[in-house]
This record gives sequence, C-alpha cells and structure tokens, in this order.
Amino acid sequence: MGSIVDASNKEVNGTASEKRPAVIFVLGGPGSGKGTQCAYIVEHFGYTHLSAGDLLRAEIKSGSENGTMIQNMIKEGKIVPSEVTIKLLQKAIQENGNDKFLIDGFPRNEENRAAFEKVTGIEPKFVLFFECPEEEMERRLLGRNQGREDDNIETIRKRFKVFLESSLPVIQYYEAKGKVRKIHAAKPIEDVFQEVKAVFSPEAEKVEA
Ligand SMILES: Nc1ncnc2c1ncn2[C@@H]1O[C@H](COP(=O)(O)OP(=O)(O)OP(=O)(O)O)[C@@H](O)[C@H]1O
Ligand SMILES: Nc1ccn([C@@H]2O[C@H](COP(=O)(O)O)[C@@H](O)[C@H]2O)c(=O)n1
Ligand SMILES: [Mg+2]
Repeated sequence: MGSIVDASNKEVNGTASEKRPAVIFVLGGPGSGKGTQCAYIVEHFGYTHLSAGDLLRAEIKSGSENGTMIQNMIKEGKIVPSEVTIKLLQKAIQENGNDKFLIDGFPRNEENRAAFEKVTGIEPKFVLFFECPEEEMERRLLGRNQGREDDNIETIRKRFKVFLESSLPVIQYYEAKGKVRKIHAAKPIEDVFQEVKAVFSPEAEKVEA
C-alpha cells in the first residue's frame, strides 16, 4: 500500500493506481482524549495513527519553510491551510506500509474536508467522535504537561471557539451521511475504550462494509 490516487482513481503519487487505504477520522474537542484512545486502537486493531497536530509540530521542528507560519497558527489556535496539512498526511500515508489509518484531528473545518476528498478521493469509513464537556476538556489540557505551546488558558479558549465554529459543522456533515460513531468521552480512559472497542469489533465493522 502506499500510493495516493485522486478522486478519479488516477495516480497522483507513487506507482500505478492501487486500492485506497481505509481511513477513519478521529474528531472531538481539544483534550477530549483522541490521542489517548488512538494509542489503544492501534494496539488492539492494527491501525496506524496519524495525528495532524503531531505532523504539524514535527514540521515546525524540522526547520521547514512553513515552520514559523505553522507555529504562529498553533499558538493562536487557528487552522493551518489545508494544502500544508494534506501534504503531510499524504506523505505519512505513502511512507507507511499499512492499509488502514486513524486520522486524528482532521478534518478540522470544511476546507480541510473538501480538499482532502478532492485530492485523495478518500471517503472515511466512519468518523469517531469523542464528545466531552468543555470543563472536563479544559481540566485535562491544563493538566497535560507535555510542554505544548497551546496548552495555556488563553489559547485553549481560542481552540474551543474554533472547534465550535469550524469543526462541529464537519461532524454534522458526516452525521447527515450516517457516518458518525459518537463516544461518551467524559469517563475514565478504560471505560471510554470499552465503548470504542464496540465500534471496532468485527461484527460492527461488518455492518460498515
Ligand atoms: N478519559 C480520560 N479521563 C481523564 N483524562 C484523560 C482521559 N483521556 C485522556 N486524558 C488525559 O487528558 C489529556 C488530553 O488527552 P489527549 O492528548 O488524548 O487529548 P486530545 O483529544 O488528543 O487533545 P488535543 O486535541 O489537544 O490533541 C492527556 O493528559 C490525557 O492523559
Ligand atoms: N487539521 C489540523 C489539525 C491541527 N491543526 C493545528 O494544530 C493544533 C493542535 O492540534 P491537535 O489536534 O494536536 O490539538 C490546532 O489547534 C491547530 O492550530 C490544524 O491547523 N489543522
Ligand atoms: Mg491529540
């Protein structure tokens, strides 16, 4: 697996057109537990986890020409132009041998969603949506302690606003298509994973097919 095809299934990168990878979008507010649960899904169900935020942070560290722009956007809780994020996701998919991916924190707005679909022709199998109250997400982010420049109260409030205004409409778009699998995320990590596991069980996946 590895090459990316456009919507007409023509080759875009890599070798001749191959089957598109299976993609699950993992969405939810900042601090809802997306990364934490993705790590468990990887362990139990063999997916590869790609976090859009992690890819953008790695791009800053790499000294790329886009680094300063990305850093400023992240500090302000803003959404980086789709072109930049999609290139990073495409590269990560291409470089990986797996054929099934969890794409965490993407699409973050309508522009992300439409551009990804247009460029890759990939429709998500389903969307995992971690629903969590803001007060709980705020508590988690302020206690995360991973040295993230956006885990301060000022930026957290901006991220919540962007989530409500730009990301929720994307979830509603997929809801209308019957693709959203909602998870109640304001529970202990293990309890959340029990709910996640049910979505990934072979029986549940059969219904998706
Ligand atoms: N169910 C939970 N209960 C309590 N704490 C949790 C739970 N899930 C995750 N956490 C903790 O909350 C913090 C945020 O979790 P995580 O990084 O998984 O969230 P996220 O949705 O990926 O956030 P972001 O959008 O900012 O990347 C971490 O410190 C994590 O250990
Ligand atoms: N599709 C995306 C995803 C993320 N960003 C930027 O990165 C920040 C951190 O994202 P996390 O998922 O790790 O919380 C986010 O606030 C955005 O600034 C983006 O632009 N586009
Ligand atoms: Mg995360």
